[in-house]
Amino acid sequence: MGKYSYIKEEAYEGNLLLPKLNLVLFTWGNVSVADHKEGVFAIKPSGVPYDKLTIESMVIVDFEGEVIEGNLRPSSDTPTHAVLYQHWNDVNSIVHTHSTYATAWAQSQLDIPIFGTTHADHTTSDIPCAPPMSDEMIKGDYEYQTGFQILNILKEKKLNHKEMEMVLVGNHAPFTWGESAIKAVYNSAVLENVAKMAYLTRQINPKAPKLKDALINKHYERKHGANAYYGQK
Ligand SMILES: O=C(CO)[C@@H](O)[C@@H](O)COP(=O)(O)O
Repeated sequence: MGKYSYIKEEAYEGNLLLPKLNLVLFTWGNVSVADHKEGVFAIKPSGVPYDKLTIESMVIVDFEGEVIEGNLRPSSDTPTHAVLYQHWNDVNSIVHTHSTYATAWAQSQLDIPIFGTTHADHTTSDIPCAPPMSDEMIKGDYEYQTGFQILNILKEKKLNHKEMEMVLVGNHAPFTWGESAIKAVYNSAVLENVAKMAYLTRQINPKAPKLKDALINKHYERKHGANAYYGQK
């Protein structure tokens, strides 16, 4: 099945999880998996429905977005994935969806406020929304610029991509990442649920306060801290 079958398989399995978890409709998303030593990643072919995907149909591209192996055109978002892999050698998988609630926050051009412990179990900050792209960016290499929008908003908010594994792109939709396809897809599912809860919180109480620092730290640390005690040893 070719030199890169291990990343093709992981990318294929990751893509199939998107419709299973109700994170996409039709062809509205993509998962990629990278091998940094080889300088390549496997990504979904563009516009192919999830039930028509096969392991062999995954496209192998390099970190410049050039096709190395595969007969189909890679995802239209390939340059965004490529920019992120170029900058983050400790990220092995990237996911893009148009999941409803996360996309609604992105379209509203708002960060998702940290309202509750579900959010704090995963990250200690509001989930950032990058500003919409300028006309120049849209006319130029739009999908590459989307990658830079993600990098820039993390820098602006002083967030490290290991502590914040999800970003909304204003006017567009969410991107998440992780050390594996399972983790990156998990992050997309967490983001969608946190986005839904935040939306409903605002509906019920437009003045709902954000979570206080003590509770943010408590919940984050008990799952991820040096003395974490959530779950089993
Ligand atoms: O953002 C969009 C469309 O607006 C794309 O990410 C989405 O449709 C998925 O495209 P691909 O099938 O991966 O090319």
